[in-house]
Amino acid sequence: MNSKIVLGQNQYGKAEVRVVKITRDTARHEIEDLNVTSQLRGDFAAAHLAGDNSHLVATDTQKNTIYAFAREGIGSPEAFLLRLGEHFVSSFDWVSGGRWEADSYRWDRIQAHGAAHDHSFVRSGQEVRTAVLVRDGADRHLISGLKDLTVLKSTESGFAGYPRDKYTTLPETTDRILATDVSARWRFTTGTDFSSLDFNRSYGDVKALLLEAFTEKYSHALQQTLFDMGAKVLEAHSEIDEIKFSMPNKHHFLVDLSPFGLDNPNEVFFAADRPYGLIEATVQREDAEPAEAAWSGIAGFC
Ligand SMILES: O=c1[nH]c(=O)c2[nH]c(=O)[nH]c2[nH]1
Repeated sequence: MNSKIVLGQNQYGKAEVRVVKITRDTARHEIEDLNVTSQLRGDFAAAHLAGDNSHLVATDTQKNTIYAFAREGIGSPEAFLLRLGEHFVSSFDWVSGGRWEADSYRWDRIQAHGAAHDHSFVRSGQEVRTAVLVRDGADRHLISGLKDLTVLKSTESGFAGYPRDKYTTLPETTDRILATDVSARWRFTTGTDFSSLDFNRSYGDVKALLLEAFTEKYSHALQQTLFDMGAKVLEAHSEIDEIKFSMPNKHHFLVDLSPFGLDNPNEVFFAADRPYGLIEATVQREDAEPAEAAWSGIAGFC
C-alpha cells in the first residue's frame, strides 16, 4: 500500500471551439462551420506535480490559434487539423504530439426565386462530418468519418435463421424495414502523403459508396449490410486501411390493425426509439498495421 503515486497519461486543451468561416472574396460567399477540439500531449509533468506552468500552452491560446488559423481558410476539416497539429508540435519543444478533432456542419445555399442564393444558407440536416488527427512525434494518424446519417429501406431486408431458445419470441421475417443512423470512421493508411489527398472529394465519394452499398443487396441482417458497406469503401479507396461502424437497428414494428377490422400488409409501423439493436464492427484490410493509438478517445466504436 506504500507504492509511489505517479502521473500517468495526460493531455489537455480546449474542447468544442465553434468556428464559422465566411469566405467573402466575391459576392458569392462560402461558409465553413466546425466544432474543433485541440489537446496537447508531451511533457507537462511539472504542471501536474509542482505547480510549474512554464510548459502549459494555455487552453485559451489553443482556442485563439484555431480562430487565427481559420482566418487563412479551413479548406477541409482534415487539412485544418493537420495544420494545427503541425503548428503545435513544431512550435513548442515539449509538445510531442496531441489529438485534434473536428465535427463539421454542412450548409447549403437557399434556393430563392429559382437560384442558389449568394449569401443565405440552410443547415443541411443529413449528417455531421467528423475528423480526428492523432500525432505522436512525426507519426500522424488521420481518421475521417460521419455520424447521424439516417437511412431506411422499406423492403429487401429480413431476419431469419437465428437460434431459438425459451426466451425467443421474435418471428422470422423476409420482408421488414431496415433503418439505422450510420456512424462510420475510416482511417487513412499511416504514412500516406496527406498533401496528395483531396479530403472533400474523398469524403463525398465514401459517403456515396456507403449509401450505395446500403441499397444494393437483400439484407439478411444489419451485420451483413454493415460489412458490405465497409468492403465497398475499402475496395475503392486503397488509401484507407479500416473503417469502423456503429449502427443502431431502428426497429419498425408492424401494428396489429385487426381490432379495427383492417389488414396490415407491411404498411403501417410503430417506429420504436428504444430499445434498439446496436451493431458495431470494424472492416479492415487483413494486412493493415494496427493503430490502436489512433482510435483511443473515439467513443462508441469497437
Ligand atoms: O439485423 C439484425 N441483426 C440482429 O442481430 C438482430 N437481432 C434482432 O432481434 N433483430 C436483428 N436484426
